[in-house]
Amino acid sequence: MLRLEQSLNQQGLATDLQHLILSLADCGREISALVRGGALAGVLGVADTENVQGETQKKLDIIANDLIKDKLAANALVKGIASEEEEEVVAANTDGSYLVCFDPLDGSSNIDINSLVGTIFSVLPAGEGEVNQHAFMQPGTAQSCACYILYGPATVMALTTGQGTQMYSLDPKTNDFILVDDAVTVPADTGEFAINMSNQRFWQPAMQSYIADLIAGKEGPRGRNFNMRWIAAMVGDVHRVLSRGGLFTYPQDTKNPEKPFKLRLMYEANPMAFLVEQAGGKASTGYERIMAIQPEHIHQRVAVILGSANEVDACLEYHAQN
Ligand SMILES: O=P(O)(O)OC[C@H]1O[C@](O)(COP(=O)(O)O)[C@@H](O)[C@@H]1O
Ligand SMILES: [Mg+2]
Ligand SMILES: [Mg+2]
Repeated sequence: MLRLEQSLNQQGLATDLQHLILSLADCGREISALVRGGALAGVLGVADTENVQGETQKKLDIIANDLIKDKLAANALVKGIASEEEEEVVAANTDGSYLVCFDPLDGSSNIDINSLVGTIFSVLPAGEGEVNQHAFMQPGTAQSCACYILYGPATVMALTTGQGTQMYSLDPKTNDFILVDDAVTVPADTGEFAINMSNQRFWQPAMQSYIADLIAGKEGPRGRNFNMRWIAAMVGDVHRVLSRGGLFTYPQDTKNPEKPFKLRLMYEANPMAFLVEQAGGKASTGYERIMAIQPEHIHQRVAVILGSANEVDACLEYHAQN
């Protein structure tokens, strides 16, 4: 039974990074307790506000955002933060060595139905100079660490610092994160895919053909049947991919021409890509490796195709032809 603290120490990580990860885990612990409280903790329901992206905020979006912001701002190691729920980046401590991007609550539409939600973190090195948007414009390959905390039947934390992906489970008796898998491995092959099928008519030709061939099953060109899952929370879908493989995608679509992509690069796509790649999977936009993208905006959105390596490759072949 290795506690998170012991496991980080064993990995030989820089002390600063160990301390920062423990702060992220603390945020997860506190949000987990609120989620468990549900209606009794007053965290369900809609707030009367919209975030910078014009999305209606849930109460827990705001509560989780404020909790993380306050906790990280109080940590001397954190120089600046960027959140889905904050229009601008926020400066924290001048001498801090890390920038933290986060989605305080992923899967907001699941809160009120008591389904999966989580928190996603991406940690970047802070350079010299001021904390402004420019300081955050580093590709996913620069991440010092990525993690998510999933508030499911069990609260679990997936973590990578570039030495594989580890999974921890929150012990409800001691409130410690305990290592449960020191080398998460995404199988290269899969028979499972995840996509919001209701957007089918808005997809590009490559995704139309790929999904049509999966659905054709045994009688189609793939010669075998595929099953479909959709949790409506990337954190839940990626957790399934890390647990038993699969392909998860949120592709480009023309549903809203002003918003061709759904998922955010800095605090959704990049951290999940890092976790999946470190577990042996792949993460691409269809045309390039997600972690190689040079960001241009803190709230930038991208197409995401990630998961089992051979299945991501199969999907990329359709993109190469279209
Ligand atoms: O409404 P849809 O198409 O099911 O979208 C689901 C997607 O939206 C997201 O919930 C966006 O995250 P937020 O809840 O943080 O806005 C993803 O996690 C998920 O994959
Ligand atoms: Mg999200
Ligand atoms: Mg969110």
